Formats: sequence, C-alpha cells, structure tokens
Amino acid sequence: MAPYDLAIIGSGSGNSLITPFWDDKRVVLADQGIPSTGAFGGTCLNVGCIPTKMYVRPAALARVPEEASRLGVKLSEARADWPGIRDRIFGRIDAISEAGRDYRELLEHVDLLSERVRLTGPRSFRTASGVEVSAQQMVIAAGSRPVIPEVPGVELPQVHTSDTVMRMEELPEKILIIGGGYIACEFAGIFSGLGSEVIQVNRSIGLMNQLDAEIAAAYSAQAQTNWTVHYQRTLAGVVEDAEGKAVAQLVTSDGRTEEVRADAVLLAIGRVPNSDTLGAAEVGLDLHPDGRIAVDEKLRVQMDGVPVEGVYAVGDVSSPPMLKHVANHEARVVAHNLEHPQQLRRARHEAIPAAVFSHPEIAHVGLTEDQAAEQIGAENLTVKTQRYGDTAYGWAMEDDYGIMKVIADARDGQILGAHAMGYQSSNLIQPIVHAMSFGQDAYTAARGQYWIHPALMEVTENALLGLDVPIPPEAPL
Ligand SMILES: Cc1cc2nc3c(=O)[nH]c(=O)nc-3n(C[C@H](O)[C@H](O)[C@H](O)COP(=O)(O)OP(=O)(O)OC[C@H]3O[C@@H](n4cnc5c(N)ncnc54)[C@H](O)[C@@H]3O)c2cc1C
Ligand SMILES: NC(=O)c1ccc[n+]([C@@H]2O[C@H](COP(=O)([O-])OP(=O)(O)OC[C@H]3O[C@@H](n4cnc5c(N)ncnc54)[C@H](O)[C@@H]3O)[C@@H](O)[C@H]2O)c1
Repeated sequence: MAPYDLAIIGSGSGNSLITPFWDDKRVVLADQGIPSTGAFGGTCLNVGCIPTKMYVRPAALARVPEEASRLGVKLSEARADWPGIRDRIFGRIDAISEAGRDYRELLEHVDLLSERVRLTGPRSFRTASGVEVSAQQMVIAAGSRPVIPEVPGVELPQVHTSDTVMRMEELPEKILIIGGGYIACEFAGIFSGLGSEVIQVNRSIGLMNQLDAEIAAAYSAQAQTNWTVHYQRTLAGVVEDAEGKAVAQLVTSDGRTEEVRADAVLLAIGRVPNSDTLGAAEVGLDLHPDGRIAVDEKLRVQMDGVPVEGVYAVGDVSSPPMLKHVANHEARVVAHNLEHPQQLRRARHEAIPAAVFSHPEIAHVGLTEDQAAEQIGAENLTVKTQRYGDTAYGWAMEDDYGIMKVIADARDGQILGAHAMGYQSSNLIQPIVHAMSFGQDAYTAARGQYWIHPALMEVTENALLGLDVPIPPEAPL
C-alpha cells in the first residue's frame, strides 16, 4: 500500500488532528477501541473525565439533604437510582462515540482501522490482521491503561477498573477501593455520595500523597469522615464466596493478613503508557523509565536522543501529567507542527493545573511548598493558607474545612503554586493559573481587578492578599 500522508494511532486526542488541512490528502487512523466496550474516541469520552464527572454531579446532589439540614432546610432523604443514572450517562456518551466513528468512516480521505496495531518502524505499523501501513508523518496518541496487580482473582467479575466500574448492573452496597490517587479518590467520593459503603485502602499512609503535604493531610482527614480509609495495605488476592461476594485478601505492611468482603472491588493503583503494547522500544524509540515515549519540546519522538522529523507523540503515552487538558494542548501543537514543518512550535508545560473531583474537591497548580523550598530556599518563600470559612460566602456556607494555600517568592511576588481543597476549588484556583500563566505578581493579581463581594471567589483574593510580597510601584490600590 502507498504511504499515507498522515498516520495516527489513537482516536482520543489523536482524532482531533484530522483538520481540514488534510481534506485533499490521505490519512489513516487506527484504534483498537476501549478494551471493555470497543468504543471509539478514547479514554476521556468513554471511560475517563466525562462519565466520571457525570457521576460526580449526582453524587454531590445526593449529599445535599445532609448539608441542607445543617443550614435549617429539611429535604427528604436522597436515594440514587444507579441503573437510571448509568443508562442516562452512557445513553449520551455512547451516542457521541458512535457518531464520531460513523463520521470518520464516512470521510473518503480517512481510512479507519478498528484494530490493534504494532509499530514496525517510526513511520509504519502492522495491524493485528496483518495490514501494513506506512506514512510520511505519524502521530502516536495511544494513551495509557490501568495497572492490574499480579495477584490471583483480579479476573473475577466483581473486580473492576475504571474501565468497567461505571457500567455495573447495580450500585454496590459495599465497595472496596484499592489506591489513594486521583481515580481511587474520585470513585470513593462518587460511591459514598450515592450511598455505598466505601472502604478505601492505600499502600502508603495518607491519600493524594503526590500533592502539597498540607492539602494531602487535610484531604485525608476529611476523607476519613466521609468513608472508611485504611493505610499500609496491599491487595494479595480476591476470591468469590458462596453468595457471590468478593473476598479481598489484604496484607498489611507488618505482614498481617486481613479479609474484606464486598460486592465490588475497584483497582485504582495507577496507569501505564501503552508504549509497550505498541512495541515502541522494539523499533528504537526512546522511553522514559516509567514507559512514556520520550519527546522533545516540539513533541517529536526521539531515537538515541535525536528527534525524528515528522513523528510525534501526544497525551498519556508521552506526557508526564496524564490529563486531558494537557493532551488537548499537545494535540493543538502537533496539529500545527504537522501542517507547518518549517515553523515548528513548542508545547508549553508550565502552570498546568489539575483537579481531583472527590468529596471534597481538590485543585492544584505549580509547585508544592516542599518543592518551592527546594527550588528557591524556604527563607525566600511566603505562604498563605486561607480558610473558606474566614471569607463572607464561606462563612454563610458555615464551611469548616475548605482551604486555599498560595505559595510565592517573597522577593518579587512571583506565584509559585496554589493548592485548594473544598467546594468548587477547581474553579476558585483558575485566577491563580491565569496570573501564573501571564506572569502577574501576587499583589497585582489581587488588587489589579475587582472581586465580586461577597462571592466565594474572595477565598482566592484573600489568599493572594495574605502573602507577604512587595507592592510594585504604582500598583493598583
Ligand atoms: C477514570 C478517569 C478519569 C479521568 N478524569 C480526568 C479529568 O477529570 N480531567 C483530566 O484532565 N483528565 C482525566 N483523566 C485522564 C484523561 O482521560 C487522559 O489524560 C486522556 O484521556 C488521555 O488522552 P490520550 O489521547 O492520550 O489517550 P486516549 O484517549 O486513551 O486514546 C488512546 C487510544 O489509543 C488506542 N490504542 C492504544 N494502543 C493501541 C494500539 N496498539 N493499537 C490501536 N489503538 C490503540 C486506545 O484504544 C485509545 O482509544 C481521567 C482518566 C481516567 C481513567
Ligand atoms: N481529575 C483528573 O484530572 C483525573 C482523574 C482520574 C485520573 N487522572 C489521571 O490518571 C492518572 C492515574 O490515576 P490513578 O489514580 O490510577 O493513579 P495515581 O498515580 O494518581 O495513584 C495511584 C495510587 O495507588 C496507590 N498504589 C499503588 N500501588 C498500590 C498497591 N499495590 N496497593 C495499594 N495502593 C497502591 C499509590 O499509593 C497511589 O495512591 C492520574 O495520575 C491522573 O493523571 C486524572
């Protein structure tokens, strides 16, 4: 077969690369489909960001009667209709995924290969059925997959990953969640909100330990008031008992064994890039120790440390943070670079924010306090932790746990990081992402604009104002 102009592996972020520029050229898009359903369109749409947040919202609503009663409003008890919620969510998502596949199949200049592929060179691959494909330019956007521990019983139907847990038949009365990161904490929030008994087990002490230590500790304490959390345990295996329940064997760090009986077990212990199943190392692509394909700042893959012209990688298969907004940015950069090989642009990886849509919600951007101290010295830092409850709206909410912490360079007011936990923290942090991205110092970011009083956003304003930073000459009052 003659070489294509462009070959893309992966229909998540990879799908957005087929811009009108390619209308008069030949493009091939290969995607094996989501393993559990065969769906087109990648992780975010089918088994990631979108369906999880469609569960986060009903779970938050199910918690409303409790909060309302605290503020003097009696609402009747919440009861989640899991099959109804599930069918509404996937009724919407599956339709989008199918329409996306149909659209790609209709396009005359695009060949869609719905099967697994393996690289045969940096610009070529072979499909599982033996179709050989080569192209002038290629993009690897093959994503990542859940880590499955190598212990007995993980293939039992009661044992899930994020790929399958959202399509369960019934809401589990009791669910055991293994892991203490993004996915485990989001699902713990979802299932506890919808009414399941949740037991979360993490290998280390604390949840969300990759975050700023103050936020991780505050979140871990809060999580323990909302569901059961056990630390220093790993999964040794799962068996099915006579009633069809899962019985998980856990091993504690001091060698004791424990059993937890539950209707479902969710494995959420990390994700690995799909570079191995693609055979990236075998064709000579450079990999990081964690399996990510190494790329330069223009997102070209590298062989022996040298960028390969016209071959790019984007998203989870190569990015350090596995986040959809990062994959989207990288896809925009690669779309440009494919179309303008003489004017390559760089990807921007500064001030990347992220949120954990758990209960409570967490948001963060930039350095943790420890990282900032390491980078510029603790004596040069100024740090403010603002409680939601000490602002007007937080006080009206009678909020007693929300916090926003901002870290800046005390010498010039440069904002180095921000970390928040509480209601709508993913929105409250955005002005700080803005200030960091556009190089505004903390004082100018706080005083250079009006803040609506008494909106909850005053948490962000007060966190910035609480920093001990120099006031620039002629700064707004
Ligand atoms: C439960 C969950 C919740 C998440 N929530 C958020 C969130 O709230 N916010 C956020 O920013 N991020 C979130 N993420 C992360 C986000 O989903 C990913 O960062 C993003 O989807 C990665 O996109 P991608 O294009 O790199 O890969 P993907 O969308 O995974 O696309 C890769 C595609 O390549 C295909 N493929 C892989 N190998 C082969 C092969 N050998 N042959 C053929 N096809 C292949 C796969 O089938 C897949 O369709 C979440 C992830 C999960 C799992
Ligand atoms: N809201 C979001 O942006 C969002 C949501 C979900 C996922 N994601 C992305 O997906 C990635 C993967 O998420 P994740 O939660 O699977 O990974 P993670 O790296 O965030 O967390 C993995 C957790 O599992 C624990 N762990 C590892 N091995 C274990 C074991 N054997 N037993 C018990 N615990 C163990 C680790 O201590 C850690 O707490 C995230 O890093 C994130 O980039 C983002």
